[in-house]
Amino acid sequence: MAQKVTMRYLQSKYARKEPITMVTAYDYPSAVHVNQAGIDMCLVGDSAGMVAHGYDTTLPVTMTEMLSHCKAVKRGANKSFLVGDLPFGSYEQAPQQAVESAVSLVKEGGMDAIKLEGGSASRITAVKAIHDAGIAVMGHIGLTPQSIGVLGGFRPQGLTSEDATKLLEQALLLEAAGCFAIVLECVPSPVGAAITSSLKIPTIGIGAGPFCSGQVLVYHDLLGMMHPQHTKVAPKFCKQFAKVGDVIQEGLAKYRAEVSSGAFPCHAYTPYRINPGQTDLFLKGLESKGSLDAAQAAASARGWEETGER
Ligand SMILES: Nc1nc(=O)c2c([nH]1)NC[C@@H]1CN(c3ccc(C(=O)N[C@@H](CCC(=O)O)C(=O)O)cc3)CN21
Ligand SMILES: CC(C)C(=O)C(=O)O
Ligand SMILES: [Mg+2]
Repeated sequence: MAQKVTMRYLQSKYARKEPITMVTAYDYPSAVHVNQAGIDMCLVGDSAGMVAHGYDTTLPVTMTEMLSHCKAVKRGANKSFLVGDLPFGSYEQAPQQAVESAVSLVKEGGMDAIKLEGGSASRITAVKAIHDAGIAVMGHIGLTPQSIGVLGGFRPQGLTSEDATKLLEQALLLEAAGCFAIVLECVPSPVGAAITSSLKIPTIGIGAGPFCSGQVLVYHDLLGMMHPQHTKVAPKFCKQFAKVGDVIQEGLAKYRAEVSSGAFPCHAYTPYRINPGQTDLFLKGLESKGSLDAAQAAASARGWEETGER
């Protein structure tokens, strides 16, 4: 993938039944990596609240925080198709509020599309209004973490025939309202398969089995960048494709040990030299001011520069 991923590229991948790849990113370096890896879509998820800010849920995340994450990701990714999550509280009140928030993520945040959670009547209205405003919308049903208050926790969804049927109906309504794709989170694979088979737009699964049109995972989960806060909500569907957390911990331990022992910084990492002839002047200046300890320290550092002995 050498060029910017467009809506048409995503549609052609879907038409050829090639799985679409999506990963979250919240900052510049993660966006650079996701982009460089040739991931089709990059989601600036409100999971940032939990993964990057350490909250227990996604509920405290604000538009201001989302915009900051979106702008950083935009600067790092010039190829991946960028989707920004509308955070809790930014779209539920009225279609106008939803459009305003969506416009802001596109206009200020530089997103190619936005995503919002849910499939109830008011969400369908919001999707229509945002789509009418000319903004591509991704739906998100199943486990919708912003409704943890009514779901009663981060629980899988669509476990009964009735619930699964409701999810399928919501998916069809979201498609009819103009969504270009729908995230299916934490549903059994037959539910993912049935919804995917019923739609003319791609489904992007997370804990929804292999029969979706694509897959999304949280960056830190798939790279194994776990920390205590994070481990509390490490879902079962998260395969660790690397152990980056171990590498980070090892690097920090080595740094700590070398600074503590004085091994760092050695000559190679002490690059700056006083201009020729200026060291003597400096030392004399210190001595003439009576700063004998400082002069002694500087002279001994010069000795270290020349001999490596300290
Ligand atoms: N790091 C991270 N990864 C995610 O995938 C993710 C977030 N954060 N934050 C926002 C939502 C929340 N998600 C979650 C969070 C927890 C579970 C979880 O603990 N699931 C349990 C089942 C819990 C139950 O049955 O009560 C599991 O075993 O998978 C699932 C999805 C997915 N999203
Ligand atoms: C888990 C994905 C789908 C998401 O909405 C997020 O990262 O916020
Ligand atoms: Mg989200």
